[in-house]
Amino acid sequence: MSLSAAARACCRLLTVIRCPPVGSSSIMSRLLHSDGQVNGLKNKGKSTICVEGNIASGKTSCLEYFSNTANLEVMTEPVAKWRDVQGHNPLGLMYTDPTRWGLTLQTYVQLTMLDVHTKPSLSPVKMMERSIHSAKYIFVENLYKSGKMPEVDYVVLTEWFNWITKNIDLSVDLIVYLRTSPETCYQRLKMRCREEESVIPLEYLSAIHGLYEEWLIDRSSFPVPAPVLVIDADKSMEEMIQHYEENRGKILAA
Ligand SMILES: Nc1ncnc2c1ncn2[C@@H]1O[C@H](COP(=O)(O)OP(=O)(O)O)[C@@H](O)[C@H]1O
Ligand SMILES: O=c1ccn([C@H]2C[C@H](O)[C@@H](COP(=O)(O)O)O2)c(=O)[nH]1
Repeated sequence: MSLSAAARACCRLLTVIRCPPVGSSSIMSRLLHSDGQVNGLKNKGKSTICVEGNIASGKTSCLEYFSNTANLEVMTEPVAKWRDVQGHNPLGLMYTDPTRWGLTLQTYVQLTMLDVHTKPSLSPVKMMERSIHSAKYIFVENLYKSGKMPEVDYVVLTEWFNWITKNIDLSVDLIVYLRTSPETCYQRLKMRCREEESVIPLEYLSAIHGLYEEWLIDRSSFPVPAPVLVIDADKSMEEMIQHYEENRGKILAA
């Protein structure tokens, strides 16, 4: 699609979204230049790292660890928004009834991840927790493959995702994959005690793990948007810090 065609599509979207949800108006203003052109340009000279991994694999802890690093800005996953959008809790609803609410949650995840991807970083390196790619390739895929998302919902989300990734530069320079066993995540998830997640069985974490492995290790499912640095994250916090220090150079050079 040409830039002017994309800009016209964006303008049509702006007309449709009369009462935008929190965050979407700021995304639109970032995507549109004052001349109405879609911003397909990446922050020149800046790099983006996405920390990927299963639920409770230690991504937030990893970002916290790197948050003191000079020239690096961390952007955590917007889970707080997924738990409270104008008084509603799409994350909780999805775990209660995935068939009814999966599309609602994943639409909002896609929007809020787009917001993080396009947010300008003040530092040369931006470290994000997960990405719009894993939202689609792991979580939407899991809902659909497990028979919990109707095909029409999957297709609509896929069309949105394809449009976004075709027309907006969401490039990633490095993926840090915190590779864990589902059992480790299950223990950590229980320890963290996030209320909505109390219903998650080990099988759910195994399914998410399998999809991550197919995507980032076997490379047999979906395109991998950047080189992958795999870190064994089944380790104690002390050992993880050691891993992070050993890989600091590779991460910052992304
Ligand atoms: N290496 C580790 N060893 C033991 N516990 C950990 C480790 N990393 C994180 N945790 C704990 O596990 C829980 C989930 O970690 P978190 O960083 O929130 O994971 P994520 O962001 O991937 O969901 C938290 O309670 C955290 O303190
Ligand atoms: O696209 C997505 C992304 C995340 N989730 C769920 C999975 C967890 O319950 C929370 C946050 O994940 P963390 O791994 O603890 O950061 O959100 C989802 O359902 N869909």
